[in-house]
Amino acid sequence: MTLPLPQRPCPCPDSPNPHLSCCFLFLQPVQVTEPALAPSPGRVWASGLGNCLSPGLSLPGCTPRKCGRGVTDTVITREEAERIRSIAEKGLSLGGSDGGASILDLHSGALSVGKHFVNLYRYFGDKIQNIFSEEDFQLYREVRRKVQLTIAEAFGISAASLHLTKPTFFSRINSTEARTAHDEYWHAHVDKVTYGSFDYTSLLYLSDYLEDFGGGRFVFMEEGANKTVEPRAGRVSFFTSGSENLHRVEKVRWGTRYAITIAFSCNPDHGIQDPAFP
Ligand SMILES: O=C(O)CCC(=O)C(=O)O
Ligand SMILES: [Fe+2]
Repeated sequence: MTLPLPQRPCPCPDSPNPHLSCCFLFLQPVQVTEPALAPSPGRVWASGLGNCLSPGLSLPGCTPRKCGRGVTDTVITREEAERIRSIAEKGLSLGGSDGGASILDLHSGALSVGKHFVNLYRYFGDKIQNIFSEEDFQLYREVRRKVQLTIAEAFGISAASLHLTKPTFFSRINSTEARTAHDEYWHAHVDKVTYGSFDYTSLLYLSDYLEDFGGGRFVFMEEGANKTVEPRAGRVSFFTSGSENLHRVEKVRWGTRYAITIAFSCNPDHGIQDPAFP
């Protein structure tokens, strides 16, 4: 099935900003395998629904033409995704949650260990320089830069108005049963609510659905018409972080799923520096 091109303007009835409209926006037609959305290589797909009134989005240069979503397979190469996945593997091999979901945040140093988190930089001290390299951090920066430009272009905003925000983290999910609330990644949520500073969320997938793991698809929840993104190495999914993009992740049934979350705030006060080689 092929989704149609943009249909109609659909202004948010209660929007304080007349430039924001909130219906589906398909930048390009894209093949859809039901119930999953699987963009063909080279395609950017975007849609948006509902309310997109996060106050952050009204900051200068940061107001999207439409609130919405995009998925692209052409911004990050598979080779880059494999290299960045090896950073995640190295870091997460130092710890790992007892439950199914582990995170590594290169900015804050947070690493899941058992039922808790440690600060990687404090815990491992100088030894960390034998684990990560300057190139690893360069790669993160390059990926962040490309994703930032992609979001700016897709939403018609200025790349300079986007500020990397925290948390920015790798996730590794397997089918081990949850031990603490931190392992319960599958709950439906709105990123703006969960993370506060997020205005634009991106997810770069680092492994392949059905090759490396089963379950673990990303689901945008819409009344009567959920939209599903199948992770695959190098695929970038990005979206405005408000309630227009309520979502959840299916439970991983087998294998291991890697991803990295890179999010942006329109508010410079919520900006952080790129993670840096310690
Ligand atoms: O890993 C994913 O696909 C999504 C994770 C997520 O929704 C989040 O970290 O807020
Ligand atoms: Fe999320």
